[in-house]
Amino acid sequence: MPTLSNNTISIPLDKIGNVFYPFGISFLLPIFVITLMKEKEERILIMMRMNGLKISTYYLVHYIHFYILYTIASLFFIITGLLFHMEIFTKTEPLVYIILFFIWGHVQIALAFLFNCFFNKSRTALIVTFFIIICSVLVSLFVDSVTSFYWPPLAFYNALSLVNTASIQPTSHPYKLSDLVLGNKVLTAIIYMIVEYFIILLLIAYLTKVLPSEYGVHKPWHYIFTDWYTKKKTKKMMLEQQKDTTLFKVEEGLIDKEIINFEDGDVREERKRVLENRYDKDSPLVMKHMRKIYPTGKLAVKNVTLSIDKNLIFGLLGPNGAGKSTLISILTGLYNPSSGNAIINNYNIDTQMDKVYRSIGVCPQQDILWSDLTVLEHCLFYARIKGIPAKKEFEVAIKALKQVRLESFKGRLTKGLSGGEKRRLSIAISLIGDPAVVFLDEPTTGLDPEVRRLIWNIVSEAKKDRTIVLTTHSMEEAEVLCNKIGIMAQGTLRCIGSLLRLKEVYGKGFKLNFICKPNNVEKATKYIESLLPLNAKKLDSFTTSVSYEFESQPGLIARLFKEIEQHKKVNGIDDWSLNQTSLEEVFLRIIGEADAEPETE
Ligand SMILES: Nc1ncnc2c1ncn2[C@@H]1O[C@H](COP(=O)(O)OP(=O)(O)OP(=O)(O)O)[C@@H](O)[C@H]1O
Repeated sequence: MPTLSNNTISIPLDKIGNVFYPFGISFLLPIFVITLMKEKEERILIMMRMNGLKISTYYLVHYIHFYILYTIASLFFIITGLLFHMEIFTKTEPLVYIILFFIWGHVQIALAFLFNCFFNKSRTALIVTFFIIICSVLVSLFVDSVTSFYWPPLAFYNALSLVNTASIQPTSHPYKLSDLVLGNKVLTAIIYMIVEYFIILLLIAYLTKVLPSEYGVHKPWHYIFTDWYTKKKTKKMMLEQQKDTTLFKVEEGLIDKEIINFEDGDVREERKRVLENRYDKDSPLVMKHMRKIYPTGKLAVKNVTLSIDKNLIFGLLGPNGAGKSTLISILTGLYNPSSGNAIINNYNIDTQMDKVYRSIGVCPQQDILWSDLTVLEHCLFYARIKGIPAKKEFEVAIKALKQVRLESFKGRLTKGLSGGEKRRLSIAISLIGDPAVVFLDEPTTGLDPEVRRLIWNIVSEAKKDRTIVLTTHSMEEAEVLCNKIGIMAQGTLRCIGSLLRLKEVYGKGFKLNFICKPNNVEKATKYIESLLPLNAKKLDSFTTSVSYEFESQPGLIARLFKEIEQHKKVNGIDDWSLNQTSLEEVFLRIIGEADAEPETE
């Protein structure tokens, strides 16, 4: 309690210490939390995972890093305390507070990982962590029962307070190691902290699996009891699928009739070719019966089977929610497939993921970069994660930068780069270590036309000796870059083939469009319809613009050009154009059909 003396309020030394020491030795906790949260928020962890960093390595490195920081801070705290003759340090036997600090360091880091499980925003996490520390310190001033030790900070703050008070009060003697015997409150607090530390670790292991996160799939809360059964069921299903390699069995048994009806002939032929092992043995990417059911019951990918050859860019197209990201997340190791398997660069994603990571490169949709690292440092970091030998790291990093024309930017911090330069750096990262398969997720979204073209050139050059899987919503980009295209809808591969093949199968030939004044529409429409084949289909009709789609006949195109050019004026046509069906129209047709189908779960 504060006491009045000489008209000033003097606060007892033990109270000052009991407030000051806990804060002093806890200030790193919010820093740990914010460090973890930032990496989660900026998706750096996902990027590192997709490049092969094991989650256990990530946690271990952070743990060691945090503990080193904590040790330095604690040493500074103790040395300052000794220099300023604070009784807790001068009178107490050093081993007592060293043991306390040693354990609190571990508990603090475990708490930081635990808090990290619950938050998605670093600001909220920071505020809540500060609030928790302040409340815990204040509560520890008034509550000192052993029951309060269930909350580890209260156990630590109370133990620290006991040691501090004992070193100051003349009625008690400063703590010695020999005082820590059973029944002693400081030892009780230490025991509580040790037990709680392990409980927190178990809780973290459980929560990281159960709580939803941006990557991976969260398991149901009861997974501890049911996981063995789910695993057994999946294994049995996979074994059955491996046995059934003929198309007949697959169609009859394992693949839903509806899925088969949903696919076109080329997709079925592709499945047959892959299942009968008739694909090119050099194909860096082969997948069989790839299927993903999320724990929510959503069937996101329904039995995709295909192989993609070397030296080409494969465009994976589809509307939002088609299952593209899910499929790519499986291939890049973020999710496990529910069934099916894939071979990347001759490595099995089920059993050889470490080698698969070294065979793939990933350029995610958003640039996931550290603003305080230079362009070169990024490449060196990912070269290290990819397991490039230390002697070759620099050479490999420079090679990747040269490929994206960023060599002269190597010393620049990424926070000073333009959007296009950041994109190129992300592509450089995906090319590090010459991966056999590179996944590019919407590489030019939001960029100006000039930079897009530069990136198209880079991507085109990069396909040499490897496969590039590109997802994009830009049909222009797909037309320019992709040698082969697969369109997904509702989790199924709907069609597959070269651009020409898709236009041949799904394009309805040609599109004619004319523009005229509103009072000429009737006359112009009559005239144009007299020239087109009878089965021409009117697509749009606005006040001043009308368009038709029709299949060509021998000599028709040349005849149309000659006829319309000569007589357009007298028929009231101001302007007109004739185009071949675009990929966009093919896409819309396929997606239109797909959306009309009932969704199968
Ligand atoms: N973690 C998840 N848990 C449950 N359902 C999910 C999860 N992730 C995706 N889905 C669902 O799976 C389906 C396929 O989603 P996915 O993200 O793979 O589609 P997409 O084709 O990549 O779409 P976009 O082009 O918008 O990225 C969607 O219906 C989506 O809501």
